[in-house]
Order: sequence, then C-alpha cells, then structure tokens
Amino acid sequence: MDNSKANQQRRWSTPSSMSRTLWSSERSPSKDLQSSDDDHKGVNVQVVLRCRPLTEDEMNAKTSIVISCDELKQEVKVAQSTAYKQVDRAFVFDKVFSPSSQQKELYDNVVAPVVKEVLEGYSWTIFAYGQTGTGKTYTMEVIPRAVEQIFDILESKGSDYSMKVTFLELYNEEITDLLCPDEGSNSPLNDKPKRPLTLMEDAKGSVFVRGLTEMIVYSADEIYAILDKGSARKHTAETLLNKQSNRSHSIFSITIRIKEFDSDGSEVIKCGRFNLVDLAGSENILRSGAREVRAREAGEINKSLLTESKLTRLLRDSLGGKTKTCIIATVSPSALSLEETLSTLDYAFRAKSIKNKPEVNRKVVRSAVVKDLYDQDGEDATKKQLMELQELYIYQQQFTVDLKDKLDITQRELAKTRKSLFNLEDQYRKANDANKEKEKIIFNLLCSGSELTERALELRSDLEGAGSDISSLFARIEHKNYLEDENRNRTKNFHSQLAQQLEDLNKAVSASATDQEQNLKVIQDYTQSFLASKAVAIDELLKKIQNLKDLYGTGIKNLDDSAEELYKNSQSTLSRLSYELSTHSSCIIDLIKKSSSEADTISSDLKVSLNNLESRIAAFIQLQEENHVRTNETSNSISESISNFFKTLSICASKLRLMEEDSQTITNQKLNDFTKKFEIFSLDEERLLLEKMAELLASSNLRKKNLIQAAVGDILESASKRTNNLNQEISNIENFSSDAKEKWTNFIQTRESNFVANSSVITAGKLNIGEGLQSCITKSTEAAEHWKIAEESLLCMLKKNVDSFIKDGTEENERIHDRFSSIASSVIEETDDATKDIMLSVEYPLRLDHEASEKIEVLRTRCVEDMNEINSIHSQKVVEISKVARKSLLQDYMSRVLMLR
Ligand SMILES: Nc1ncnc2c1ncn2[C@@H]1O[C@H](COP(=O)(O)OP(=O)(O)OP(=O)(O)O)[C@@H](O)[C@H]1O
Repeated sequence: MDNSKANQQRRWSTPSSMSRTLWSSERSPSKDLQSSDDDHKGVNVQVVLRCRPLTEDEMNAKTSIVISCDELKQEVKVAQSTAYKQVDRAFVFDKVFSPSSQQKELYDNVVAPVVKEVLEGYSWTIFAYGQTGTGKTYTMEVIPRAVEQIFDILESKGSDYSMKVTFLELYNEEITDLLCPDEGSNSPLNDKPKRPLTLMEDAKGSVFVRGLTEMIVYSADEIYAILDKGSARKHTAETLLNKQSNRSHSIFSITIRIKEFDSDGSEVIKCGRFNLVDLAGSENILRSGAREVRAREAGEINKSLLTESKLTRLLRDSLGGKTKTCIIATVSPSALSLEETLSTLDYAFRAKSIKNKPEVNRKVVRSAVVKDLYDQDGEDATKKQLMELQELYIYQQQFTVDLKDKLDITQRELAKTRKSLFNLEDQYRKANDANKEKEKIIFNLLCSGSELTERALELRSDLEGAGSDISSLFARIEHKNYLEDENRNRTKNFHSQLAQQLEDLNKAVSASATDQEQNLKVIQDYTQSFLASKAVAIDELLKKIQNLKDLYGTGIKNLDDSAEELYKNSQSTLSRLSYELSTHSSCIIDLIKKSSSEADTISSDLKVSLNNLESRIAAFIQLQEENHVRTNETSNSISESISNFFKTLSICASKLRLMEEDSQTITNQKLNDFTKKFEIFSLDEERLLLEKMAELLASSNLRKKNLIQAAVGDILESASKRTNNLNQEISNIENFSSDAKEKWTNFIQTRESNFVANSSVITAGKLNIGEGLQSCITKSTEAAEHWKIAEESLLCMLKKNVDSFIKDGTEENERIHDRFSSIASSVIEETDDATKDIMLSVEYPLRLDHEASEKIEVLRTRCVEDMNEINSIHSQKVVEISKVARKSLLQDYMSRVLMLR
C-alpha cells in the first residue's frame, strides 16, 4: 500500500452505499436481471469474527484472556471461571480471525471476493460491529486496498466505466451530507456541512436520501482525498472507553457502472455498489436503545439490529434486502470486556440467519433497441428528471408534514403562552384587588380622620360657646361687682401700693436670689466642668498609670520569668550537661578501661596467635622442604625417564633409518631384478615371437618399456621423496629430542638452583619472621604499657576538665542569675519609685480638688443658707404685709358696713 493509503487513519471505515439511486432508482429492470439460483433462494449475511490482541492498557491491567479462536473450525470460545461467574460458550461463524491475524489475511479472505462481486454488478455492504476500541476502524482500514483493487481490475481489463461516491453521516438521528458543497464555494468539500438531509421513501418503498451529493471520481487518490475530507467533517466525541471514539455512523458508497459487450455483441451495463458502513461502538447503539439487538427471533434482527430508526432504514436493503452483506464483528479478548463481547457475539451469531436476496444489476442493452450509451444516458436523464420531480413532490409533502409538526408545536407553545398569560392576568387581578383593599383601608382611615376633625371642630365651637357663656357670666359678675368697684378702686390704690412694695421686695429678693443663683450656678458649672475635666484627666492619667504599671509589671514579670526560666534552663542544662558529662566521662572511663582490657586481651591473643603462627610457619616450612625434596626426587626420576625415552626414541630413529635404508636397498634391488627379469622375459618373448610382429612388438615393447620405466621412475622418485621426508622427520625428531633434552637439563639445573635459593630465602624469611614476631611481641607489650600510662593520664585530665567545666558552668550560671536578679530587682525598684512618684503627682491635684470641692461645698451651703434667710425674711415680710393688708381691708370693710348701716 502506498503512503496515501497507509495514511487513511480514519473512522469512515464502515462503508455503506447511500446514493439515492441505491435505495430507489438503481434497481435493475427485472426482465434484464440475471441472478443465480442461490440469489433467488436468498443468501445469508456473512458474519466474520475478528478478535484483536490485548492492548497495552489491558496488558498493564494484567487482564485475563477469555476468548480463544479456532480459525480452522471457524469457532470462537468464551470461557471464564470465577467465583461469581461461570461462562463457557462457543460460537461458529463464516470466518474467524484470531488476534494474530494480519490485515492482508482479512483482506484476501473477506474483502477481495467482495470487490470481485461488486465488479460483477452486485451491491455489497460491509460493516464492522463491536464495542468501542475492539478494532472496527483498524479492520476497516483495509478498505483503501479495495479501492485500489477496483481501479487495478478495471484498468487491467481496459473497462469502460464510470464511478461515483457518496458520503453521509448519521448523528443524533440527523443525516448530514459529508460531501455537500458550501454555498459560495466551488469546492464540494469544505469545512461546514449543509443542513440535515431528509430520508425519504419512493412509491415502491425504497429509501433514499434526498439531495445527497454524488461525486464522480476517476482515481483511487481522489477517493482517498474525499474520505479524508469527509472524515474531517464528521462529529466526533469522547467516550469513556476510547477518546478517539466516534458516536456517529457514517456510510461511504462507491457506485461503479461498467459497460461491456456480451458474446452476442449486445452491450451490457453492470452497476455494482460497495457500501462501507462505519458504525459507532455497539455500546453507543445500545445506549441509544438498541437493547433490542438481543431480539429473540432471528427474523426480527434486521428490524432490531440498530434501533435508531434512520440507521435501520438506511441499512434496510443490506439486512434482508437485495444487497449482499458482510458483518465483521470485532471483539476484545480481555475479561474486562466480557459482557460486551458476549453481546457482540450473540448479535453476530443471530445476524448469520438474516437472508438477503441479492440481484445483479446487469442490464443488457440490445443494439437494435438502443445504439449507444449516450441514448441510455438520455433515457436515464429523463427518468432522473421524473424522479427528481417525484422527489420534489415527496419533499414538498415531507415539508408540509414538517410544517404541520412545527405548527403543532407552535400551537402547543401558543397554548402554553396563553395559559401563562391567563395566570399572569389572574395574578394581576389579585394584585389589583389587594390594592383596592388597601385603598379602601386608607380611605376609611381618612374618613375617620375627617370625622375626628369634625368632632374637634364641634368641640371647639362648644368650647367657644362655653367661652361666650363664661364671658357673659363674667359680664354679669362684672355688673354685680360694679358696685364693689368703688371699694375696689379705693382698696386698689392701697393694693397697688402694697403690690408695689411687695413687688419691690420681690424684685429685690429675686434680684438677690438671681444673683446668688447665678453666682452659684456659675460656680457650680465651673466646678462641675472643672471636676468633670479633672476627673476625666485623672481617669486617663490613672488609666495610663495603670497601663504603665501593667506594662512595667508585665515586662518585669516577663523579665523575671525569663530570668527564672533562663536560670532554670541553664540550671537544668547544666545539671543535664554535668550529668551527661559525668555519664560520658564514666562511659569514657569504662570505654577506656574496656579498651585497655581489650587491648590487653588482644595483645595477649596476638602473642598467642603469633606463637601459633610461628609454629605453623615452621611446620609449613618443614612441609615445604619435604615437598621440595620429594618434588626434586620426582623431577629427577621424570627427567631420567624422559632422557631414557629420548634415548629410546633416538635408537628407534636410527633403527628406522637403517630399516628405511634396508628397505630402499631391497626395493632398488628388487626393482633392478624385476627390470632385468622383465627385459630377459621380453627378449625371450621377442625371440619366441615371429619376426613379423617384430616391429609391432618392438614398438609395443618400447612403449611398455617406456611406460614401465616411467612407472618405476615414479615409484623410485616417490620412494626417495618419502625416504627424504622420513629422514627429515627423523632428523626433526632428533633435533626436537636434543632440544627438549637440553631444555629439560636447563630446567632441572635452574630448578635445583632455585630450590637452593628458595631454601635459603625461606630460611632467611623464617629468621626474619621470627625476629619480626619477637619485635611485634615486644612492641605490643610496650604499647600496652604506653596505653596504660596514657589511659591514666587521659582519665585524670578528663576528670579535671569535667570538674572544672562543671564548676565554671555553675559559677557562670549563678553569676548570670545574680545579674539577672539584680537587674530585675533594680528595675522593679525603679518602677515602684516611678509609680510612687506618679501616684504622688496624681494624688496632689486630687487633694487640691478635694479641698476645692470642700470649699465650694461650704460656699454653696452658705449661699443656700443666705437664700433661706432671704426667703424667710421675704416670707415674714409678706406675712407682715398680708397682716397689714388684711387689717386695713377689715377696717375698710367695717367702715363700709357701718356706712351701709
Ligand atoms: N487486529 C488488531 N491487531 C492489532 N491491533 C489492533 C487490532 N484491532 C484493533 N487494534 C488496535 O486497538 C485499538 C482500538 O482499535 P480501533 O480504534 O480500531 O477500535 P474501534 O472499534 O474502531 O473503536 P471506536 O468504536 O471507539 O472507534 C487501536 O489502537 C488499534 O490499533
């Protein structure tokens, strides 16, 4: 496959022929159809099962394999045995492809035969069915090979053909033309598909997609480009199982019209169709309601395969219609997908029983009836126009139905709107009523207000009437009092005098009181404000002092606490430290003691081991010497044997040489004898034979002689060569023997000298080791003594250091503590002094205030007393004046009574 094909990584995979003509007008006229017996009886849908290998994820999840494929028996077995589930089922299909199967196998066994039949005029649909991620797309990726094969066959036959393709998508029950041209664009393929298309049925019940774009294509590359672009326009969405998964179905159709000539010269037009259906994952189909896939009756399967109504209608011709169908069911071998796998297998197994009645779309065009394809095309065009009109009519009908639907919806919505309007009006009415109620209440309130006003007015007029009554009463009283006016006038003066006096007195008293009061008030105000501000200031001052005191107290307390804590800490640290030091020093002492005893032990051990070692070395040297002597003896005996061997060898070689010389002499002798005998024999023969044959015999004899001489020469030559070689070998052996002998003698001499040298070295080494051991022992004894001295001095020093450290630490700590304490106490003292000063400075104004208050109080008391005195004088005077007045009035009254009498 070339690159362009290899790059067909798309999901369009499931091909399906969808052109309008497929579903309606492209049926071959029955009279021209040629169909086999099988076709009449119906052929079953071919069902192929493909099991993919485990994916990386499944392998990582260590999932178990529950599917086994037997390609020979065409059988798939599902087996699982767990605590919860026991599954053991087998399914037989038309073909089974195991996980190891290759794309080529699938293509050769399944797709290639389909392509051939398509080119014979059959309609074929291939679709892959299976759960998401089971390999539908992967399997359908063999389709580009099919496209290539179609073109290859057509080109190789030199066929006269035309080809067109359609590509649609079904998503959420909406059909979209994936090849529709964009408005305003010349290119049929662009980024945005047109509005959804309608699925329609013609008068014969054939289904077609109205207005689906048919594109004429001339090469495989064009088809790949269309597939690529169409695929790019499809809806894709993620699913939980596979992010690349596609929930839409798509149908790609290739229609091939081939013109051929029959044997009788008539033209035949074959029209094959190849529909590639790319279904969404079966779980999506199930989700959309396809549980019916598990329909009980096989006959129902074609109806219930894919309950999405439009998909069912689109595939009607492929599932029980005139199109041959191959379903490739794809499954995963993993136990994780067991349920879906069983569902797919069940469906696929049942789908086997669906029967199609395929028809070959092969039209025989007799030359008498129609001369050429163009005439046919013309007829087709008329038919097409008629169909278009029919379609238009149907479209109008559909449109009307759609409009009716819309109208219904609109009416329903209108009714809803009316209802809500009615509700709104109701609410409005209620709100109005409530408002009116409120208005009524307000009106009532207003009414009662005006009533109240009226009542008030009435009362007022009543009061006014009462006032006039009172005035008239006053007039009468005035009239009655008229007589007394005179007396009154007389007393009036007296009264006025008295009043004047009283008034003066009052004025004087009130002036004095006012003054007093004013003074008092001023003093009081001043005092109060002074006291208040003083109190505030004092309060503030006290607060500040308190704060200061608190602050100082807290600070000092903190300081004290810190000092205490520090002291405690340092004390505890010091005690811990001294404890640790004493522990450490005792540990160290123990350690040193231990080490010292260990060193002693080691040194004594060392001494013992050195002694042992010495004795062992001596034994070893003894053994070595013995071995050496033994080896020497053995070597001597070996060398003797070897020299004997070489001597024997040399004797043998000389014997061999003698033998060889003897043999050569004998051979030469024998050969000479033989030559002589033969010559004598030949001469005798020659003589014996007739002279007639003399020449012939002479030449023959000569030839024989020559031959024999040559043979003898050869034998002699080879014998001498062999002898030379043998001599050479013998001399080699002799050389080698003498060489070896020499080397061996050298070796023996070297070894002996080495042995002597080694023995002296060993003896010297032994002496050295002995000395070394002795010095070692001496040194270790010295070291032990040194160690003891060092240990004692170290311990002494350590103890001294620790003691002085502890002493220093304790003194330092106490010093710090004393310093802290003295600082803290001085701070406390200073703070107390400062507080006392502040308190004194506060108390002084307080005392002053207190004194001032006391004085003010005295003043106030005095004022009050003055006031009381003035008041009593005033009252006294009033009483006196009253007495005088009463007395004069009495006198006056008496005099008037007397006068009246
Ligand atoms: N027969 C196979 N041999 C090797 N790998 C395979 C086979 N079948 C499928 N795969 C791999 O398994 C993965 C899923 O396959 P694929 O995308 O074709 O599944 P799918 O059924 O088309 O999924 P979806 O419905 O979600 O599109 C891919 O990585 C594919 O390469």
